Amino acid sequence: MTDAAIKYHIGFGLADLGPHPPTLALLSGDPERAYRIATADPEIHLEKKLSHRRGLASYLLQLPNGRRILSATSGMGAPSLSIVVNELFAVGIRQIIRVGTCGSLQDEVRVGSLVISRAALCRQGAADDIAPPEYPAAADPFLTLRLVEAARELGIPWHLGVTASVDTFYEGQERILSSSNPHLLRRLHGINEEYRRLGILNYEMEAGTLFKMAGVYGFAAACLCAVVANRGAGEEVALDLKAQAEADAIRLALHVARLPEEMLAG
Ligand SMILES: O=P(O)(O)O[C@H]1O[C@H](CO)[C@@H](O)[C@H]1O
Ligand SMILES: O=c1cc[nH]c(=O)[nH]1
Repeated sequence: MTDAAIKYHIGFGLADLGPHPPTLALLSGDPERAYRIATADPEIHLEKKLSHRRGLASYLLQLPNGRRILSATSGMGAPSLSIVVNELFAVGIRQIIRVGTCGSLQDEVRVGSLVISRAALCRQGAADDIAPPEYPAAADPFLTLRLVEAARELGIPWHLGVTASVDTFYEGQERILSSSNPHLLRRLHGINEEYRRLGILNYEMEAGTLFKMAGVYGFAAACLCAVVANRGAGEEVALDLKAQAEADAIRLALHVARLPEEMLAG
């Protein structure tokens, strides 16, 4: 089911997407990244800015073969993502690749590399409104494989594994020194070490809910994140390495978006 009406939060509807509406969206937490995606490749035409409502910038792009895709913004965290994804589904989006940033939990997952999520440990309240906590938060295997193949082809350092998706950047990711909250709950003390031992690669704040929505609604979702912090070393984001890591994530996502449509489906 699609819907022609302008959707309340994303600020556009199917009628704004032209005669051959997109089915694939690249989804960033940060509206500035959504813009960078829209303008990164000179062969990809920025057809129009669809909306900037609530800072949720969305762009309609045309690939060299004429196919259209979206670059859209989820905002930070699962509640905002859940609204945007619900409305993107209503206007016909059936494949979503999250292009995000993350903090590494493993020494070998270096700042500047990319993490491609095969599944998420979903510690997110919004997801519990959509499916039971036990419901799997799994990435689409076909889209995910394309991301891995593209990273290999482009020579971008990458890791494939399980991502921890949580609701908070400070408390939930056991940030103590840089947090304004001096009272970290007992159950969160040692959570980073526990996740490290479970082999979880990284922290971010949207993939788990996105994956559960994909399973319940019936669309394909994948996630790649640029590693911008190393939580074994500290709490800070490595601002000097962030731009390059993000640029690699964008290059990778656009490479996959440009693949023939049949290569993206299962
Ligand atoms: O860079 P984005 O896509 O926003 O992703 C990460 O960055 C934000 C926190 O800094 C959270 O949204 C987290 O998931
Ligand atoms: O450490 C980090 C960096 C980016 N995004 C997160 O959620 N955590």
